[in-house]
Amino acid sequence: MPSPLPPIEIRIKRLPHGEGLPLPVYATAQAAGMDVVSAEDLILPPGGRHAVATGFAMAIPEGYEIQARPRSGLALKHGIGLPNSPGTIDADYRGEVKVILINFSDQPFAIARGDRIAQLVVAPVQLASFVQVDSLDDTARGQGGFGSTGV
Ligand SMILES: O=c1ccn([C@H]2C[C@H](O)[C@@H](COP(=O)(O)OP(=O)(O)OP(=O)(O)O)O2)c(=O)[nH]1
Ligand SMILES: [Mg+2]
Repeated sequence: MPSPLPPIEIRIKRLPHGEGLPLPVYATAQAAGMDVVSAEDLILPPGGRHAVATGFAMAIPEGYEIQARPRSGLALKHGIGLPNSPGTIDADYRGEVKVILINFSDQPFAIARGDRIAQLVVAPVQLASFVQVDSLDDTARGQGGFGSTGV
């Protein structure tokens, strides 16, 4: 069955320090995320975080965003995550895309230029506006939350 959502084209610009690096790419036919590589060498100390350069900028079409998400292999094997996961890349952002990494482990973690550090997921954006009211409709949940249904 063909995908109900045809791929969209996203304009991407290589920055000088990103020359020679691969563009983000889907690793398998139906991967949700495009793997993105680091444009720099660095060592993340235990507990450290860094906005890692990717060496590219983009013009995401209006009505879409890109989410930067962790790679599960790095998280599981090395405790590497994104403290702002999912990072939000807005459609009107024209600066360099950066991936904020954090080292949750107790060991330093070395990243080399060209290493895959995260994955980018393209998503549609539903815009909305708030309408202020004096009362809200009743629901079965009401004000219950934060574990109100049990653990
Ligand atoms: O992981 C990320 C998160 C953000 N950005 C860039 C693209 C995004 O459009 C912009 C702003 O991100 P966000 O809105 O999350 O950050 P902010 O702290 O609200 O900054 P701003 O005031 O610039 O919106 O920074 C990245 O490159 N990587
Ligand atoms: Mg913002």
